[in-house]
Amino acid sequence: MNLEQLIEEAKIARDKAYVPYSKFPVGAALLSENGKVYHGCNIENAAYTVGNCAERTALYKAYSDGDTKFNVLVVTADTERPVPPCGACRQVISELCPKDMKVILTNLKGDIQELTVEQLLPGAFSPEDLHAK
Ligand SMILES: O=c1ccn([C@H]2C[C@H](O)[C@@H](CO)O2)c(=O)[nH]1
Ligand SMILES: [Zn+2]
Repeated sequence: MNLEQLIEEAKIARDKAYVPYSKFPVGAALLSENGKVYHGCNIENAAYTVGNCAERTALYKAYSDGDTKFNVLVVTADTERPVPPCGACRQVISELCPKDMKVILTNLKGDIQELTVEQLLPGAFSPEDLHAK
């Protein structure tokens, strides 16, 4: 699975978004170490605050299937710049993914920004800060 393919997977995931309120569909594709690709889309709710972002949907799907080792995460939306994940997703990504894992932000125009998890949320609050592992 190359990057071009993974970006296509994120676009396919985006087509599944449930976004009656924002009308802003986002797609994610998470490649696990074993080669499996998990799709994520944003899923909103009439009780607005319980909506879930595409990135966290993909991560939670993988994790709940017992797949917890990831190689790369791609996110896409119809934005001017490569879509920037929200703060909540940055926090979750930083805990569930390796610090040096690549996060590829894209948009439908084909702009690409490649970051590491560490760059996405430098100095993230972490399990070590709780004295737990
Ligand atoms: O990286 C992002 C940014 C936003 N959203 C969602 C949350 C909400 O459903 C909609 C508008 O913020 O887009 C994502 O899924 N991922
Ligand atoms: Zn988010």
